[in-house]
Amino acid sequence: MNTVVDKAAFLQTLAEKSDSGSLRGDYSQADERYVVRQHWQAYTPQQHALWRRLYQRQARLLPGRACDLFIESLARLNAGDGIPRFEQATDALRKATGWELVAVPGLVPELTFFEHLANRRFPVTVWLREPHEFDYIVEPDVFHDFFGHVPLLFDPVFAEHLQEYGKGGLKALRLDALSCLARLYWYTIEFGLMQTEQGLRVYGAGILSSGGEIEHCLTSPAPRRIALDVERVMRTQYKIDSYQETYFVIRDFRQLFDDTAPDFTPMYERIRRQPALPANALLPGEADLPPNPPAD
Ligand SMILES: C[C@H](O)[C@H](O)[C@H]1CNc2nc(N)[nH]c(=O)c2N1
Ligand SMILES: N[C@@H](Cc1ccccc1)C(=O)O
Ligand SMILES: [Fe+2]
Repeated sequence: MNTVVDKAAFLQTLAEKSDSGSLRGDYSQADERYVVRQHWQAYTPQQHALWRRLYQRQARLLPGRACDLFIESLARLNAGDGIPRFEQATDALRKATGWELVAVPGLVPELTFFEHLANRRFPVTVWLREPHEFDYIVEPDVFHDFFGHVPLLFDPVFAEHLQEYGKGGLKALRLDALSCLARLYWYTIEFGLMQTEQGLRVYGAGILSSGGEIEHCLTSPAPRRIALDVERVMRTQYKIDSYQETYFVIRDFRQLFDDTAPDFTPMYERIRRQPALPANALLPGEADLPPNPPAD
């Protein structure tokens, strides 16, 4: 069972990256079969060892910080021993929620990205960061995409929400409202928190795949923690190169699904006429939710 590959994305990347000489990995024969067969075999023992180091560091931080569903689903993926073969995860995912993984060379155009999500295909980048990038990468790599994003695709409600997000992305492109919708993705799928009986927990992939932010987002007094309000989120700017200054909090994935179900068109019209809010804004009447007690 071969992994589905976004061949167009690979060919586009090859053209761009071979020009700039910044090709990661060897895609000398830009053939789909070659890429699929090779991209896993192209990983070196050193890269598998780096994956294990990243995995073990994160896995130790999850108890008491990641939401239960993430921890349970990650265990099912059995991805601790080295960079996983995507087709094995796809087999398990397909049975659970009908999702597949698509191997991509890196960030793909928005239209491509949304089309994949709208068809229950999650794009997973094939390149792995370098050892010196252990704590910080500027673009998603296979560890961020696979470790951070794939486990929650086993949850039926989350899985349906992400497909609806993909469809919403295609609509947002037509309405020229991409920046609003990108903020929603950022503050939920990438950096979202959840309020549980045991306290705040993380479900955002950008936090779950990060060594430092997973403690900071839960216990630091610095950031704001505000109950999810979709229009408020889509007005709020975000930072891409530092810890978030605001985290938005849901009760559960059902709320995330329900709150994003209405037609966003009127919201897009209202937001277009207002200035964006800074990342650290706190509006009158908004409750800044308390952090967790420091982890022992
Ligand atoms: C706003 C837009 O949806 C977002 O930046 C997309 C663009 N392309 C991507 N491409 C990949 N492979 N992975 C991603 O997370 C994204 N994010
Ligand atoms: N309901 C949104 C689409 C969407 C669904 C789920 C998540 C994000 C966006 C719209 O009408 O545009
Ligand atoms: Fe991501």
